[in-house]
Amino acid sequence: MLEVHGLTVRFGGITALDGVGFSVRRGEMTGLIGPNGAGKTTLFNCLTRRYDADAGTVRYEGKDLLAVPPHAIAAAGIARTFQNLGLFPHMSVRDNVLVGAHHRGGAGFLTASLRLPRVRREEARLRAEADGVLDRLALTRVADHPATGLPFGTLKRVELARALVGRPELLLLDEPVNGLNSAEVGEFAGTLRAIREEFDVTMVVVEHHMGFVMGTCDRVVCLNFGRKIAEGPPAEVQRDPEVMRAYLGTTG
Ligand SMILES: Nc1ncnc2c1ncn2[C@@H]1O[C@H](COP(=O)(O)OP(=O)(O)OP(=O)(O)O)[C@@H](O)[C@H]1O
Repeated sequence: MLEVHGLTVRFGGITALDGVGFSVRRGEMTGLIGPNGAGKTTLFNCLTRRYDADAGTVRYEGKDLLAVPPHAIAAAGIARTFQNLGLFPHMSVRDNVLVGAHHRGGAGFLTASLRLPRVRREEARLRAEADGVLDRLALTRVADHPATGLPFGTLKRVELARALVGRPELLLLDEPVNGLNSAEVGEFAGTLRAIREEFDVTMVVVEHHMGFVMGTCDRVVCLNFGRKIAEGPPAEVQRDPEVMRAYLGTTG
């Protein structure tokens, strides 16, 4: 589904990604790990076209992803969640989730402003879909509540709901369990595994929580200083001497 080759991104003197290559198969959950500053977020920002690559190629379902303009990423089937939650605090949970479906409405500015019957039907359809996703993620009770003031674990599910309502084929999750307590981590991991089947979605997950990565991902890619240093099944990557050195910060 995704083939990354020689991806390089520089910021002035810093090479945030240095010739990174890996591939993701449809239906897999791939973990992307590495110490702080390894380049994980930069990689996500390339895949969603927020950052331009200085070199390399990314093929997504056989197409050149780097040629897709940023505004067309959602329609291409790619969604993401954010490390620090990208929600609108004063909007209701339902409206936050509906933002994720914006590219699925066919109405233009004029037809939407005139609220023609077709537009109203379309809005009703997307609302019903959003309500289905809210229900699936146990968010119905808070659907009309503003995002602000809700517990962090709930907001993580709202972010996931917003990404899912866009019907993505590839979902990029940036630290989905960061800030959750250990019971919540286990619960969220179970939810993600189930969602992957139910929504037929391929996932790439940036995460520092090793228990989550090792227990939930099918494959793991490890970056360090912008380079890929290991790739493979979780247990293998965890034992890799270079990965251990990268995390322990030793040279021996
Ligand atoms: N917009 C930017 N401008 C300048 N430097 C940047 C920018 N974005 C990232 N960097 C630098 O690129 C390198 C990789 O950063 P990145 O945020 O991708 O790492 P990360 O693996 O996501 O780290 P963390 O786990 O802390 O989120 C770092 O040295 C960072 O300072």
